Formats: sequence, structure tokens, C-alpha cells
Amino acid sequence: MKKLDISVIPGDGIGKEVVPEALRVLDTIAKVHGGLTLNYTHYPWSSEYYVEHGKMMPDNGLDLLSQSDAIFLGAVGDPSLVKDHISLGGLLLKIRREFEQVINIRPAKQIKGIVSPLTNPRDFDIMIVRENSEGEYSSSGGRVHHGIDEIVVQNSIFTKKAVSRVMEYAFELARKRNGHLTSATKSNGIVHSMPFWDDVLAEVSQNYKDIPTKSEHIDALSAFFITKPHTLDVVVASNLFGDILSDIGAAIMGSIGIAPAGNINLNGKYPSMFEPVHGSAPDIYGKGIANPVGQIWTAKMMLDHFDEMEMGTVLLHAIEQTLQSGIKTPDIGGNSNTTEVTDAIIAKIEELA
Ligand SMILES: NC(=O)c1ccc[n+]([C@@H]2O[C@H](COP(=O)([O-])OP(=O)(O)OC[C@H]3O[C@@H](n4cnc5c(N)ncnc54)[C@H](O)[C@@H]3O)[C@@H](O)[C@H]2O)c1
Ligand SMILES: O=C(O)C[C@@H](O)C(=O)O
Ligand SMILES: [K+]
Ligand SMILES: [Mn+2]
Repeated sequence: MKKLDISVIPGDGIGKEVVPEALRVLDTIAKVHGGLTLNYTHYPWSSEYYVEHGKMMPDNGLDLLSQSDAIFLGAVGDPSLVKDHISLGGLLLKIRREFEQVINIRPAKQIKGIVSPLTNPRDFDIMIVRENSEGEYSSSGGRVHHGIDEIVVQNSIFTKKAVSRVMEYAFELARKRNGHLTSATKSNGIVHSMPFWDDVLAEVSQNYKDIPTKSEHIDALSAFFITKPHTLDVVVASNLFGDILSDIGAAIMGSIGIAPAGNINLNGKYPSMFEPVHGSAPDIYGKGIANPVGQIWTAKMMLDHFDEMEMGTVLLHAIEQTLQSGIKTPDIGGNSNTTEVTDAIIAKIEELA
């Protein structure tokens, strides 16, 4: 019997709606599998927790999480209670950074049963590999003076270690997929970090001469996601560029509500964390119409991470067949609610397994 200890953090907004639904799906997977036990430890860390305790998680929060095999998170952020940079910085980004989850993998591909808003999407299948530890997301900088004299500095940090690491990961993935690599740059406008990014790409690519590689400026590449996504395969990007590209990737799939993600720890010292690309969606929270597919597909990525590929495949088929049968939430043109979609996916798993 394989046992996995999962820390569960629903977080804020629709995270609290979709995480319990994805856990019901995971329980069904464990049941039909027979040899897999999933043990959950729930943590209520969120913006509400902050209002009560003055922090997003307790001081021993990371110690508690470090005891699990993986973290399953919903979304963080409730700007009506806590400023976003405080809430995300104190929980989501803190875990990514402290647990050295240095890579964020975010697939954007067509799945059955969802119509892309593109008129001719041509069966695209992209894997965004986002640098997840540094870059534009840095606490280096500050604000000084007041009024018209106020000055702010926000530094970007790019290290050889992290940039070569994310590129190696992306090249390896491209090789595994028999694919090719596109690097997101902006070396025409950002004159230190992005030429450095390009130089590291050139250096690392020496070990991957079998992988066709090119570089595109982020502005042009963003447009290519819309105009010719089928020409892209693995896309490697800095923290901010990867963040933006993954929302575009989600949009061309049909909805941000379906896009999954994995924050991967590569050195084995800490757990990896699985959470969908979307946020807490305050505009629809409480209506029961959040699309659970992003969170459920994220659960598939977590199963894949633990080499339960077969279960992941069953799960993806169950998602696709449910959507194809027309059971879907309003964001993708349906009129079912969160629970109805989840119930249908669970029934499909039981049928397929
Ligand atoms: N990883 C994360 O935890 C994460 C990611 C993005 C944003 N956030 C936070 O979430 C809050 C809201 O941010 P935002 O509005 O920029 O982005 P968002 O992803 O929460 O929402 C953007 C739009 O997509 C819709 N949407 C998102 N998920 C959906 C789902 N599952 N089903 C149906 N529709 C869905 C929302 O209703 C909204 O119209 C902010 O506090 C932000 O900082 C957190
Ligand atoms: O990384 C971020 O900026 C938070 C959120 O937008 C995300 O994509 O996870
Ligand atoms: K999320
Ligand atoms: Mn984002």
C-alpha cells in the first residue's frame, strides 16, 4: 500500500469551493486504485486567518508543511481583507521560495469538451516552464520619501544558477516530448538581465544540440500564443513572463478555470506544491459556479508527480468525457454548478476504472 501525506490549504475565495471538490475526486481515485492511501492534513491559512492572527500562517507553518509529501493548495488573496502583496507574500510565494520550488510547470493544451475562443486553434499543446524563485519577483528594493519626492526601486534578480537550472529543466522536457524550445526574452528593452538570460540559453543549449531552440521577445511571443499556438511546444520564461503567458495559455484553452500547475522542488529537500493557475476569483465566490476542473486537473499533475500516471490518465479522460457530455460551468458555456461537474467526473472515474 502506497501512502501519501498531503497538506491541504484551500486558502481564499473559490479555493474554498474547488479544493474540497478535488479531494472528493482524489478519494474516488484512491478507492478505485485500491493500493493508494491519501492522508490529508487541513490548514485554514488564508486572508481570514491573517485578520485573526496578523500573519498568513503560524510561525511553525513551514515545519508543519515540510512533514508532508506534497501540498495541495487552492488560491490565495482576498483584497477586501488583506493587500495582495501581503497575503500572497506570506503564504503562496513564501512556500514557493522557502521550499525551493524553483520550477512552475503550466500546461496549456486543448482538452476535449471545451471550445477554445480561437477560431482555428489547431490542436496546440504547450508546456510553460516558469522560473519560480527569483527574477522580477524579488524583495530587493524599497520606497523612500513622501509625496512628489517619493522614490521606489524594485530590483529583478537573475542568477546563473537559477536561470541555467530552469533552462536545463525545459530542455530535458522538450527532449522527453520530442519537441522544441522557445525562450521568452526582452533583450531589446531590458539591457542587463535579458541579454544575460539569452547568454545562458546559448550556453545551456550547447548540451542540447538535438533540440531546436529559438528566442522570441515576450511581446511578440504573447501574440503568437493567440495567432499560432500550435507552433509552440516547451516555453521557458522568467517568473513574471511565465505568469502572464500562463494566463494567456489558460485563456486560449477556454478558461482560466481549467488551467493546472505544479510548483516543483527539484532537490528533494521539501515537498512540491500543486495549485491551479487561477486565483480566488472574488467576483464569483459564493455563487457555487467556480469551475472545479483546474483544481481537479491539478490533482492529476500531483498524481503524475508520484508516478501514478495511470490514475492521472483515467482522471483526465473522466474530465474530458464529462465536459463532452455538456456538464460544465458557466465560464466555459455550460449551466452546471461546481458540485454537479464534480459529481459527473466522479461517476465517470467509477465507470472508466
Ligand atoms: N496562485 C494563486 O493563488 C493566485 C493566482 C492568481 C491570482 N491570485 C489572487 O486572487 C485574487 C483575484 O485575482 P484575479 O481576479 O486577478 O485573478 P483570478 O484568477 O482569481 O480571476 C480572474 C477571472 O477569472 C475567473 N475565474 C478564475 N478562476 C475561475 C474558476 N475556477 N472558474 C470560473 N471562473 C474563474 C474569475 O471569476 C475572474 O473573472 C487576487 O487576490 C489575486 O492576488 C492568486
Ligand atoms: O505568481 C503569482 O504572481 C501569483 C499568481 O498570479 C499565480 O500565477 O500563481
Ligand atoms: K492558485
Ligand atoms: Mn498568475
